[in-house]
Amino acid sequence: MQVADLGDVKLHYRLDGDPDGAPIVLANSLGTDLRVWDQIIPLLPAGLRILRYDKRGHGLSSCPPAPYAMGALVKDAERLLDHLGMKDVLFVGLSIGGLIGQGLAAKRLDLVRALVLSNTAAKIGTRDMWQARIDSIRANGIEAIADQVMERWFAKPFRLTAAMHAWRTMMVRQPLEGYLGCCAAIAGTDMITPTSGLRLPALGIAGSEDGSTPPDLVRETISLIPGAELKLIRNAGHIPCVEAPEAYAEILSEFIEQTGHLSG
Ligand SMILES: O=C(O)CC1=CCC(=O)O1
Repeated sequence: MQVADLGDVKLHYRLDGDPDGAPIVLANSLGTDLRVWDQIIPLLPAGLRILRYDKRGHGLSSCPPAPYAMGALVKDAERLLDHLGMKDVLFVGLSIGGLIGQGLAAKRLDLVRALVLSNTAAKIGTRDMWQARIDSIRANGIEAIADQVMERWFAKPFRLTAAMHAWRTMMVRQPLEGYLGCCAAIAGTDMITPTSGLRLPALGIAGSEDGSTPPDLVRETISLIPGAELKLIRNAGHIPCVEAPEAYAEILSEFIEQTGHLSG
């Protein structure tokens, strides 16, 4: 078990791959822990040092009381990279992980060499929408919204599989304060201005059936960064690394190749 003690928060993380390899960071979404990346890790090229971590309030990381600010989530990522001596990383951010990636690149370009914005945007939803979700969970619990969330996370065929149950269970078992804390962070975040200023190799990934960050929304954000391209994964929802791991890993591998990340 690998845990970084960052003072006010302890973050659970995992390192895979080559300890001397080119650094890549995988930052996951709201209501998930680092297991969402399990299926793509073996499909990525050799020669990578792969870091994934549970953001605060999720998985096995510590869980301060809600609400959280996006600045705290960005600072956690920054401190974790500094703690592990990682810089010039290729940062892959899924959904809220993508907001963290945009914030980190805007704040510490020395840490981020290239950015993959997967199923995310510069602004996700509205403040009212997130407040309604927080109020509903406080009133009725997280289980009451789980089926709706699964409709946004996964396309219909995947929702009929037994595996979907495990991902649903992962979501409802996240610490409540952590889930609500991150909802509040997303509610208060608008990265349009900082992301418009980013100049680095960037790639967008969207799922055709994504009900949380539909392809047009991802495209709008990607178009803020000159030269960035969007790849669409058909028949996949908000978490394509789970639903379409082969397609997802292929897109990431192509981007790794294109950016020359493995050759330093
Ligand atoms: O729960 C959802 O609707 C999906 C989601 C939005 C932000 C995030 O990280 O996941």
